[in-house]
Amino acid sequence: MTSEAFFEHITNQLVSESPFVAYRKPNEQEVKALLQKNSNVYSTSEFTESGFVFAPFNDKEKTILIPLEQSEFVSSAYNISEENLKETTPNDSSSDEKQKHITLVQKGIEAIHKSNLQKVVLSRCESISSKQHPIAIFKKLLNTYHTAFVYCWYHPKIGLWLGATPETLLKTEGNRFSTMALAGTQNYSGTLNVNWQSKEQDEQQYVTDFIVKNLKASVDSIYQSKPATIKAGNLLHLQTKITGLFNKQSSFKSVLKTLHPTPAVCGLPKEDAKQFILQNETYNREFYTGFLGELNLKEKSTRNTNKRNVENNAYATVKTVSNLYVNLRCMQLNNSAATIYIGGGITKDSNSEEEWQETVYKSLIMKKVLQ
Ligand SMILES: C=C(O[C@@H]1C=C(C(=O)O)C=C[C@H]1O)C(=O)O
Repeated sequence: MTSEAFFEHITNQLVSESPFVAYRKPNEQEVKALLQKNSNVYSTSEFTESGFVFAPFNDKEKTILIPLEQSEFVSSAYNISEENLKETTPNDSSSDEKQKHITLVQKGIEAIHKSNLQKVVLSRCESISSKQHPIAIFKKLLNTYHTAFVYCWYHPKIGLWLGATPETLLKTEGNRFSTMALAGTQNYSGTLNVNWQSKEQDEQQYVTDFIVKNLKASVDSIYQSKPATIKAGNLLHLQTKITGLFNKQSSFKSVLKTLHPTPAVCGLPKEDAKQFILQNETYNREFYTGFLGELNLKEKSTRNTNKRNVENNAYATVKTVSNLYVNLRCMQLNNSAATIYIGGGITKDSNSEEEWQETVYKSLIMKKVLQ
């Protein structure tokens, strides 16, 4: 379908208060959408269905599903248009907000010194007034963040969320999987050739070690790359790619339970960090730092590059694929305000003022498309 028809479909869905998700995967040209044909709230706990999942941070709460079989699937090529958005500059006006976050971070550092806690990811939310149409914001996200997973998710009984996340939770194709450990943040200033302090190297290594160690029981093989610097909007992060093959005994549900929430968005030990977050952050993260994406979709495999086989469709195989991302760099829209969510990893070496600044820089990713 044409791009105009695509955006008309999702706009109509929003106007008629019907659930949908529209998204574009990192570095892809195609925008896709699942338009639910009723307004039921479907959820999944087994992760065996096909569709699009939207999971909260707290896994005691429901994971919402837009089921493929209850939806119309539409897609279109999307040509990026130049946005010429102004670089947003941080404003330090909200001193109450700042003091509150600094107090929270200091409490986190203290808990790390006094207990078993090694790392905890602490976050806050910020409300920004915005009169823009949600679909206009979605287009700005598509135009601005090509390497991110960009989405607009809506359910009349749950809410309207948009985001552009740099973090993959889990990609699977048959028994092949890939994931990543993403942590450590600094501002991009024109080069990827930067130094990382030991605080950042350590907190990123915790994430890699956690993923590799906890996936061991579910894999036949696992490989990790060297940490590399990647750019996400105005920020740089340290990233390790982790790939491998799941074994026959593994189940998607148990792998997700193992991975989510990773120490990139929660902390270590996982349960202690989660309890600290739930007890000390003074707001509900809801779907921020949860995960979202395609679940068990059927795709024709194009892996075989042997020409004769490609020409002969009898050799084409259909694989089950899932593409899940961590819900970071996101916002929730209601009426005339956007709530944006931002956080960062705290370790024994954290400095509370610098951690505040990190959330300020992270907030610019969403603020840029809200101006
Ligand atoms: C929690 C966030 O980001 C996470 C925390 C990071 C860090 O502490 O350096 C970096 C990337 C993400 O894994 C966020 O963007 O809100």
